[in-house]
Amino acid sequence: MVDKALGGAGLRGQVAGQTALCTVGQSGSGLTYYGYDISELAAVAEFEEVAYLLAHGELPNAGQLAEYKARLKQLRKLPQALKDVLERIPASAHPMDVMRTGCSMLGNLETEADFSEADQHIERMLALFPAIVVYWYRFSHDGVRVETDTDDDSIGAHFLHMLHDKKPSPLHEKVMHASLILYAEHEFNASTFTARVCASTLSDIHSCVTGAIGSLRGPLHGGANEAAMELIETMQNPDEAEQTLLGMLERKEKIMGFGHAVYREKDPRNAIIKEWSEKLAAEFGDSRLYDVSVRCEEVMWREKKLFCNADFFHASAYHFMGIPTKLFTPIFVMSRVTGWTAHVKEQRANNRIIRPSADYTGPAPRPVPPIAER
Ligand SMILES: CC(=O)SCCNC(=O)CCNC(=O)[C@H](O)C(C)(C)COP(=O)(O)OP(=O)(O)OC[C@H]1O[C@@H](n2cnc3c(N)ncnc32)[C@H](O)[C@@H]1OP(=O)(O)O
Ligand SMILES: O=C([O-])CC(=O)C(=O)O
Repeated sequence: MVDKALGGAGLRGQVAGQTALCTVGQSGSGLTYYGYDISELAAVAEFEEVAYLLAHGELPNAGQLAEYKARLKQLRKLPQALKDVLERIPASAHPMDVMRTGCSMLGNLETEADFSEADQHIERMLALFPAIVVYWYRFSHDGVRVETDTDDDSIGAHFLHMLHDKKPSPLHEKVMHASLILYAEHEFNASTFTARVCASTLSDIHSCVTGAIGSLRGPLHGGANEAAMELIETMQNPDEAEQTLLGMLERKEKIMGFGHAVYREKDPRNAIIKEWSEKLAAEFGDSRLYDVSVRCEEVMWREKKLFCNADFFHASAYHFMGIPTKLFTPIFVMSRVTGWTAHVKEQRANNRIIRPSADYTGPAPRPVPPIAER
């Protein structure tokens, strides 16, 4: 059924399948993973607990979590052939393209020969994605072949450690847990739907994830966190932010990090990452980016009833942790790979090839004219 208020374009409001993984905006604003509220998960859980939940349908107990984390730690070493490929990608490349190539190359080296192997490939991607992007980044930007085999307890700490050559503070590790939890899963968003369409052809897991990375890259989806950063860093103070936004709205420009295809009043992830951004701003000694971001939020709501989505305050939060802007969306990949792959398994378990129809708008049937008469 097409939701008339939302309109049919972009399949908006149309049910395109079933999922047990996640609800988005069912009570107008909420988000749950396997029935657990995102706010509760982000407050009390580690990202690895959520990754396990999405992979197995239940939260791990202490023993299961310890085993899972130990397994992931052992999978952090990059194969030499993948390092060789990463070293050939220029510094000017976009890190999302590096992720896409890295995932695809991994699929050549460690191909999923049978769907029964899915879990082992999923764990490998989860363990290896931080290494893929940071190895390339440090090699192409700093000339350093970074050691990816760290003993960090979590994926977030592992990423920051490789990036900064030192273990992160407990605050930064905690923020990474929260951020990765918030980004992990979101029902039939564009990148997940890409993965499911690919899975529905009975393709391999690396193809599904490679395609999903390409969909996430765009500024209307995951790329919005980078675009938001590029916007707020031009603003010197809240008043300037207000003037800039009013001008953009007047010119009918899109403001990245605002609005959502499903939520109507708020994105429940925003309040959580906003709070962490405020804490990080205090630690960083920032008196500009956080205040500018808050003013943007006020102006957009006042003028257009548009609210910050998950991406907007992620921009300042990541910036305060010393993460280069172009690595923002790859962090989304490191997290969302859990949701994508859970959907791939769900699709495979009850599959029919996804093949919708189109309303034809082209010319009426006509004969092919001889080439000399065209
Ligand atoms: C983690 C994520 O992927 S969250 C999404 C990240 N993406 C962004 O932040 C990009 C900016 N936002 C957008 O482009 C959109 O809000 C989307 C892509 C997220 C959702 O798109 P839609 O479902 O088509 O939006 P929706 O139907 O609510 O749009 C309603 C109106 O608000 C406008 N609008 C929506 N978002 C914005 C925005 N960020 N800035 C300015 N205007 C906007 C639309 O242009 C539309 O106007 P119109 O009716 O005159 O054409
Ligand atoms: O659901 C969507 O359309 C986009 C989104 O917020 C996400 O993928 O996290």
